[in-house]
Amino acid sequence: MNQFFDQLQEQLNAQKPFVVYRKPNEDVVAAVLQEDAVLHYVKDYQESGFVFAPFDSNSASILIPNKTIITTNYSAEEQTKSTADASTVNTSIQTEKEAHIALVKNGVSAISKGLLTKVVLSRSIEKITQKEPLALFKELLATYKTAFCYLWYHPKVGMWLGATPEVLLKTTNQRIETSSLAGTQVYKEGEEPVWGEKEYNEQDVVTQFIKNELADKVVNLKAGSVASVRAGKLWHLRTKITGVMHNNLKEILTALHPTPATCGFPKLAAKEFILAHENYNRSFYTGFLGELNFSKEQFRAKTKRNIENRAYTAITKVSNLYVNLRCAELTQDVVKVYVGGGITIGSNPEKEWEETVAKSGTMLRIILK
Ligand SMILES: C=C(O[C@H]1C=CC=C(C(=O)O)[C@@H]1O)C(=O)O
Repeated sequence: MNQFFDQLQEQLNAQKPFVVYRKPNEDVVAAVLQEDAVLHYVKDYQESGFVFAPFDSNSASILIPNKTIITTNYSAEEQTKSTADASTVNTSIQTEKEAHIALVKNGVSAISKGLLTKVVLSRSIEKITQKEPLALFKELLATYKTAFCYLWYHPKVGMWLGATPEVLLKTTNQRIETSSLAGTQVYKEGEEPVWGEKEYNEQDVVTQFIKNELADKVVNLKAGSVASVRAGKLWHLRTKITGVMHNNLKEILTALHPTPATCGFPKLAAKEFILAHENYNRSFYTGFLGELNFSKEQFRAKTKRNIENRAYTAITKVSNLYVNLRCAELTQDVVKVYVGGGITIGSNPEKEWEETVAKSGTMLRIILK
């Protein structure tokens, strides 16, 4: 494992692009390395590589082609787990709070005028840290086993770090899986979450949006039941949605991104509201990232039907894309953590502020530890 991280450190020292990541509940940590500093863009989503897409789909998505992939096995038990608590993190600076509450009130007012049903409003928090990026990434691995943990670097773009709980889209050949994740509560030891109408509504907007958007692009579209899922010290509501796509990946992604889990509903009105009122650039926060069109060899045992073939290996094309949440942008000494929450007619501005504080704990308890 040390050799693996030494290689990444060398890549970083040489200012060459790379991404290192671990999928939820897996032990394999993979890295995609680029030999030069060329900035590659995704053109039609037929490419293979690691995609890093911004919130604003009018801006280009970046690709690290998957020519060189290295892996290691990582066990969280090998690392000392973080014991720092979210409550030790003090982000409640009065001016930040007032600004966020004003933004939320503005959102609720637009909703009450009937301009929108839901809008996701966010902010950023800046902290100073001397911690090394790879050390931060290793701490994420040890702390958030069920998240998609990553560290992404391109010398012409910057460096991002995150531990996201949200799947945007998984594909295996034509089969797809997506999810609607929304509604937040703070996790309390030994207690199951009890959800209110506001959270169920906020999450249902996402489920209905996904079902409508995919209705003419996917066959056998099925939505499971709503379940509570844990993400570190938070709970969310989630519905898994599956089907078989008959359109291409680009059309599916264009239809989905950004979902009302990160933007709002209706999509265009919510996006316009965000761009006009948030007063900062989300950049890659609430964009998406992950493996695009990776080839996976699948071993198939012989069956009665193909008895003459013996065992054979089939090549499957897979994509594993996650929404870029619970993330931070790293510059020289400053870490910028991004957080937001879904605003509906039932939103209480003070509680929405507290929700962003709780969500910021995912990254801040690693950064400030
Ligand atoms: C926009 C964020 O979370 C989304 C995902 C889960 C729950 C959410 C919520 O309860 O508002 C948000 O929709 C964020 O973490 O910055």
